[in-house]
Amino acid sequence: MDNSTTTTETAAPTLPTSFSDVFALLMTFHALRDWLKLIVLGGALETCRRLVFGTWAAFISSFFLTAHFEENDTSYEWMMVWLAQHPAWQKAREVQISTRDYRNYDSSPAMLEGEEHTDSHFQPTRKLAYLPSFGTTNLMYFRGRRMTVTRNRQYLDEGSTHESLTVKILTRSRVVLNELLLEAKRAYTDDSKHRVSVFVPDSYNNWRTVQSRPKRPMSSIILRPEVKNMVLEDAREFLASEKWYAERGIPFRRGYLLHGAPGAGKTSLINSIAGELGLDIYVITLSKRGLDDTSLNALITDMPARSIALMEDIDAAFTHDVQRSAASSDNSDLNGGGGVTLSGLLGAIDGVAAQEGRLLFATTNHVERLDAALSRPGRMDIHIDFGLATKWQAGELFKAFYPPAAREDAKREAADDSDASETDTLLESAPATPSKQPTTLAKKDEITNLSYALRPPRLAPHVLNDLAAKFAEAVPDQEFSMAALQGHLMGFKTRPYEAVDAVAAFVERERTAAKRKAQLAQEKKDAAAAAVAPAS
Ligand SMILES: Nc1ncnc2c1ncn2[C@@H]1O[C@H](COP(=O)(O)OP(=O)(O)OP(=O)(O)O)[C@@H](O)[C@H]1O
Repeated sequence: MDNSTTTTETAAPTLPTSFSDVFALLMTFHALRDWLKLIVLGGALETCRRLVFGTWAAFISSFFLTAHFEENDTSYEWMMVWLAQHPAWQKAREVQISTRDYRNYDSSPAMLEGEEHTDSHFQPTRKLAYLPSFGTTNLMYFRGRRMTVTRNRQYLDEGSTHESLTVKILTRSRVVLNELLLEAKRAYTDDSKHRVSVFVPDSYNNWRTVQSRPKRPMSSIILRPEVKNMVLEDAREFLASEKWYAERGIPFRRGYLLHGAPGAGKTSLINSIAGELGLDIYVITLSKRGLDDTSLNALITDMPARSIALMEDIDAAFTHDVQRSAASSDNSDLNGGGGVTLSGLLGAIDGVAAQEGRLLFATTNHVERLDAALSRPGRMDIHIDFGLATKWQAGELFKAFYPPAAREDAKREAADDSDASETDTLLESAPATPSKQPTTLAKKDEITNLSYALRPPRLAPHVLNDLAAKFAEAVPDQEFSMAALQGHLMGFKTRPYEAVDAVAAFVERERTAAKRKAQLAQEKKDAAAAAVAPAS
């Protein structure tokens, strides 16, 4: 017997040492193998699906033209006005209803289709506006072409939002897009024919429309005709002479400095000029928090050509005490809290980046405080001094306030009232003494306030002239602002006789108030001086 023992050696399991060993090991598990097959197959299928869909989308979009419109661009405004007028929204199933006109054109309440108005004195003309709602894609047709409109709103920091529009038109031709833009611009222009748009910078210093004001007729600005016509004609001529400027190498810009008493019509004149020349107004407040030289420069560069830059109360930001310095941080305390330096402003007005073809209007109540560099020709080419109201202005303001009605208008109104004889009496023989308001009006006044407010007397021109002369006689020359006189007349919107009657009391009251104010100012000054004296 062989004592030798036979040992059966069982190999100890060895751990896989390479990736292929691991893979081979895993492959021994059937389920895992099947899973892996599934993953590979699924991945391949998904890739194929994406490829097909991507190619399909690219194929489809090759037939479309896509245009993006961003809120801070004027083209966005064109499109929104055009869309608001488009009949497609009347049928759309998801729309944004706006009771305001898209650009705040009209402050009267909106009227629904089929709604009847109960108040015969108050006839709103504005309809409800239907706009694309946010986040939806709307289908419509432009010149027979399929078109989709998507309006998006993005929420930014500080709670502000940014809107955009994406328009896709089934065409490969740029001509169609151009036609759409032309039509939208035309809609916008027609819509704003009687309006002046006012833009201000938002918190990110991007221009935004804030208001669309009705145009103010030049005739309503009471200034010596030669002054107001000179400014208007100068601005008109400037806009028409781009070539002249280019040939002489003179920068195509014009600046106007309107200075003088507060409430004398500086801002009103600028609004009227903007309306007359069809220009938009871009308001720059130099002392605005967050505005520095760089953002001011960017704002002026971003202004469209042929527009008005309006800098009101320019003295509030800069006085001749301020040193010209490029370092805004050094100056920020001196220039009214804003970060704009005088040199920054000068650079923005006429530096390389300054916009060509723009009219700059600056207003101030203290022209003597302005740095000479700011008001020199080339920056402020025309200076206009606005004084306190002259007697002539007082009389003209009165006439503008109670315009005489044309005889035919008065007759038509009289027929409507079936009371023609009363109106005729009014026109022919209005009372000679201011204290007697015509009785027909007095009666109407008693009936309802509304009819009272809407029925100013229709005075014959010679009666109106007499009253205006009496009013002007009672107002001292160059003592009160036009705004103050207007304030007085506002208290007598439909009562010209009483307005004349009460003007003497108004003058007395204003004088007493002015005296009191001067007294208080003096007392304050004395108190300040007394406080300084012991200390020094
Ligand atoms: N010359 C004027 N003709 C007609 N209305 C005037 C005139 N001046 C002032 N007003 C009236 O007074 C009000 C204030 O006018 P406006 O704001 O234009 O004055 P301003 O000179 O710009 O004043 P401020 O310097 O205080 O800004 C307006 O409602 C305007 O209708």
